[in-house]
Amino acid sequence: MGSGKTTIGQALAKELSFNVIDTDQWIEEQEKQRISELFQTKGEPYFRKQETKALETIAGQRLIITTGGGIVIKEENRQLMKEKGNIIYLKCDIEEILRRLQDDETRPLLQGKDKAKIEQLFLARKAFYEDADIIIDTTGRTVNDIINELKMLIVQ
Ligand SMILES: Nc1ncnc2c1ncn2[C@@H]1O[C@H](COP(=O)(O)OP(=O)(O)OP(=O)(O)O)[C@@H](O)[C@H]1O
Ligand SMILES: O=C(O)C1=C[C@@H](O)[C@@H](O)[C@H](O)C1
Ligand SMILES: [Mg+2]
Repeated sequence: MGSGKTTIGQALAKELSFNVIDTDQWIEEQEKQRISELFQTKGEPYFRKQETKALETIAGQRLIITTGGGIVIKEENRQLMKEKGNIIYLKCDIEEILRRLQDDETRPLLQGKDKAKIEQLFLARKAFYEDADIIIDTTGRTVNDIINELKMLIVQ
């Protein structure tokens, strides 16, 4: 969460003239609810199922998909991403993530959590993130700088 997937995906798609779809936004449109509300009304397991549905439905050519930070939790999602695309892990130090998201109330799994709890969440997912095809550290870097690196790595 907060590593910049949505931000970078939007900017990169514009640069490369790719379409971009964000799974969080796709789910919000399908469900006509904000993610934070959806967690309250239908719960996290329901949200995770919708992430699978998003991957099954939207993957295609010349498309950037930006996901939620927890999409890797489900084995099925990891498989789908591997089968259908090239996976880029945008990595970021916890301190910077906390700074970026300090006033943000849209991520239910961060609400009321301290640094140790967020670190725990990250550690439980770390191995899945690191299984990506490309890993880019975004800590202390501008969006432009990250996009320029990604542009060189993406085969068009
Ligand atoms: N390289 C960067 N430097 C500084 N701030 C950034 C950078 N990338 C993103 N941000 C800021 O961090 C916040 C979170 O970014 P963003 O929503 O793109 O993260 P995300 O990875 O999509 O998170 P989530 O997993 O919750 O969807 C935003 O306010 C965004 O403007
Ligand atoms: O890391 C996570 O589990 C999440 C990240 C967000 O993008 C949203 O998908 C949701 O808030 C859950
Ligand atoms: Mg996002």
